[in-house]
Amino acid sequence: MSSADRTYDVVVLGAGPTGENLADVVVRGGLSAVLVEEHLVGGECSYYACMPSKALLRGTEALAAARTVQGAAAAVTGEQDVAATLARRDSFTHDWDDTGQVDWVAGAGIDLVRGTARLDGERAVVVTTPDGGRVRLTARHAVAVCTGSEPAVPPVAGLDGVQPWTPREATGAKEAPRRLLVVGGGYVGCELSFAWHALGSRVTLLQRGGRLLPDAEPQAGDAVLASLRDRGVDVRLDADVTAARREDDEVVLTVGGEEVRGDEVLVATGRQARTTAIGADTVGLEPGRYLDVDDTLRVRGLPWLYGAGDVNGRRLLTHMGKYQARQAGAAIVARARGEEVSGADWSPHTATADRAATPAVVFTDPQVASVGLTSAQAREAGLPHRVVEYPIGSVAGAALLADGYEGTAVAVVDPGREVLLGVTFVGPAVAELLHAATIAVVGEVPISRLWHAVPAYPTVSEVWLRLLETWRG
Ligand SMILES: Cc1cc2nc3c(=O)[nH]c(=O)nc-3n(C[C@H](O)[C@H](O)[C@H](O)COP(=O)(O)OP(=O)(O)OC[C@H]3O[C@@H](n4cnc5c(N)ncnc54)[C@H](O)[C@@H]3O)c2cc1C
Ligand SMILES: NC(=O)c1ccc[n+]([C@@H]2O[C@H](COP(=O)([O-])OP(=O)(O)OC[C@H]3O[C@@H](n4cnc5c(N)ncnc54)[C@H](O)[C@@H]3O)[C@@H](O)[C@H]2O)c1
Repeated sequence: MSSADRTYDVVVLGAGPTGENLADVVVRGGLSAVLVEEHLVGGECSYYACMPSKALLRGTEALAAARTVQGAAAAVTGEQDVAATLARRDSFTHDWDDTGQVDWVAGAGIDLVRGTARLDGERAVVVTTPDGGRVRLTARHAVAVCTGSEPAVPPVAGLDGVQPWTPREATGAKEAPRRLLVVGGGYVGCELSFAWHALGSRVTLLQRGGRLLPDAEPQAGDAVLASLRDRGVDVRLDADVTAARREDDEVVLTVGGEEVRGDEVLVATGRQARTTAIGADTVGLEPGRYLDVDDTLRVRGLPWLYGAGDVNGRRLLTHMGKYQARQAGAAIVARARGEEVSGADWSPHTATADRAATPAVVFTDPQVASVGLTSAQAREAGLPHRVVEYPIGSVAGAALLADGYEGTAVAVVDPGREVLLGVTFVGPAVAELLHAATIAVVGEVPISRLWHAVPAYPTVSEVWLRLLETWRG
């Protein structure tokens, strides 16, 4: 049993991608920092989310790419090796061993305490260590909560009792279930339906509303729906799951009065803040809620407390958590030095891109790559805007990339300032087009200047030129 009291400049709860980066930034800024982690250093992303899910999908994507090029397709005579795909997934998660990341933390000059952290009043954190010991950590300057999110399971009668898969089981499974039911047609539901279908499962995807990926431009959900159905995935829209039970080895869901059967069910209906057991009540916060933070990621009303990454509910994406970590870390260092911190948009201390320019890629086939506002979001915000659309398959680079390439580019333009508010690409291999769009949105690059950003011929990026021509009319 260990028992100790220690003081650091900054105490960070949770060593996911956000916590690791925040600790790194403050240490580089000359402060001391300790990270507290109750499970694996590296968090959800490394072991149960981004990395394993993309490793599951990549082999299928590579095969599909070869099959769409006449001549090359003839060389693809076999099927995807499922065991090798799962083994490659395991190598990306390092067999769920975090030694490499622990070494990185030590090399970065950050202390690590293993255990479960709870806030214990102002600037104080108590850690229960795996051996049942207790470590009390006091922060001179800031406590940063980076404890992430966890699956939100809908209140469907009997669902808990069937022991549904969460994304953790669905990214870590050792074999494909014969029949997989997926509840939820957002990021996780769509990506993992593609993955497990390709690896041998018969997949039924149940989405509550009338569209897949409802937060994206409608072209995205329509294209992903068509592709899933083409492959033989049974996608049911407006599917209201009202009850669940197990019958022997089967899961039985009641959907609109009908029964749907499978061997496993993945629930992918969104996330909730991991703040239930962090001692939120000891500092006047409500447990279970996302932390309400300002643009410097500081919890409103508590000047010593920060919340970055999934835990604040602003953007549930690894790269945005890491971005918030950089901005919050810079704000913590500046405040510790007594320097002024600017809350203005695009300052070194604010996470303005959360609101104005969040990039995201859904790794389905077709991929969906987007940044900034969709047309619906611009409309809801009451912003003047014009939507410009172009079929990506019409550019030479896309036709060369894949026979019969199909895709769509959608740009949302502010007609007064003539700058881009948002861009969405839907199509094979569009993920790598995204950063150019992100730069254009963040930089508010005028359309008159974008004409000088000449895409190389013959690349898919030529779609930029076509979007400009369509805008000009
Ligand atoms: C299936 C799936 C696929 C995804 N794919 C992508 C993708 O391709 N790209 C992308 O950008 N995003 C993706 N995401 C989202 C991404 O995983 C999250 O946005 C990201 O992990 C958030 O990082 P975080 O550091 O804020 O939280 P987390 O990664 O959840 O890390 C939080 C850490 O805090 C620890 N912790 C929690 N409570 C305590 C406590 N009380 N004491 C000590 N430690 C604690 C946890 O053990 C964990 O290690 C995906 C999500 C899912 C579910
Ligand atoms: N490639 C990536 O970057 C990536 C991949 C996976 C996850 N993520 C992140 O993780 C977050 C969580 O992903 P997610 O897919 O769990 O959430 P999500 O919010 O993306 O999608 C949840 C979907 O479930 C549907 N739904 C909700 N309740 C339902 C019910 N009772 N029955 C049927 N459908 C229901 C919703 O309409 C919604 O479309 C994402 O928002 C994203 O930020 C990112």
